[in-house]
Amino acid sequence: MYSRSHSTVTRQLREADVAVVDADEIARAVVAPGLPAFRRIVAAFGPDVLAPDGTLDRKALAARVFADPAARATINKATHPYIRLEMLRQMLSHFLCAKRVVVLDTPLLFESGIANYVNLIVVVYVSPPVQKQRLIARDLIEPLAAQQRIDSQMNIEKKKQLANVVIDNEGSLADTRVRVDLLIEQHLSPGLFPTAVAWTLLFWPGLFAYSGLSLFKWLKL
Ligand SMILES: CC(C)(COP(=O)(O)OP(=O)(O)OC[C@H]1O[C@@H](n2cnc3c(N)ncnc32)[C@H](O)[C@@H]1O)[C@@H](O)C(=O)NCCC(=O)NCCS
Ligand SMILES: Nc1ncnc2c1ncn2[C@@H]1O[C@H](COP(=O)(O)OP(=O)(O)OP(=O)(O)O)[C@@H](O)[C@H]1O
Repeated sequence: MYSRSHSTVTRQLREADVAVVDADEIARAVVAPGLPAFRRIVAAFGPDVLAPDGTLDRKALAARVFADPAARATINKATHPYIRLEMLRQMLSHFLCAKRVVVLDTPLLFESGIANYVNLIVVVYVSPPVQKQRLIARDLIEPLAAQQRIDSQMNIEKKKQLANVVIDNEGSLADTRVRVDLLIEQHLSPGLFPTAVAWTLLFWPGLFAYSGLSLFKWLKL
């Protein structure tokens, strides 16, 4: 979701040593020149979406993707399989590092169906007018472009209804920080490490899956 300050929340979680898998970060990494998602995007959108240095011209791509649902479906198809694989790989990596709680920071949690596989859904909430105003101020874009970006995702009020925990970010960043501290204390504390038996049962399949996905990534399939 745009401009709810999830980046700020993610930073705070990482500072508190909570394992975070950041979908936006991964989405940027999987479209590096030469990678399969990059090739698919160029094949679908043509060379107009390339910057002079051969990387994606994200601004040009954003202008097309957020104005047109068909173009958005195309970029989703080109990138989402690779984003999901890398998210899975990172989750397994955290798991193998004995992290019991992993936070998936993804703007498309409900739209992509990932919500069905998580234990707790946290939504960082700001009302639509505040969201739009912050987006315009941060990205220096026109109100129409800001609205198109917001409309490309599920309505925030609906997301709020579907959440188990809502972090209200209408107030100051300091207020939000306090709410995130509470979230960590109440829901994200590592707790007890799994028993040795559980760990043995879980470790080997996890290691095999992680190795397979790493090989997949390494071979750039
Ligand atoms: C269209 C692109 C090039 C625009 O890049 P830009 O640097 O301007 O934005 P950035 O990647 O930082 O995304 C900012 C926000 O846009 C929203 N957003 C991005 N892609 C999408 C999408 N396909 N559908 C809905 N919202 C999206 C998210 O809220 C995200 O947090 C880029 O967002 C992209 O490659 N999107 C497709 C991959 C994707 O779905 N990413 C979302 C996370 S999985
Ligand atoms: N509580 C707040 N008070 C004032 N400004 C805020 C607050 N929270 C976020 N902002 C501002 O809103 C903008 C969006 O925040 P941020 O970039 O962290 O959001 P984001 O959810 O990561 O956005 P996006 O998904 O669009 O990348 C930033 O300019 C940030 O400084």
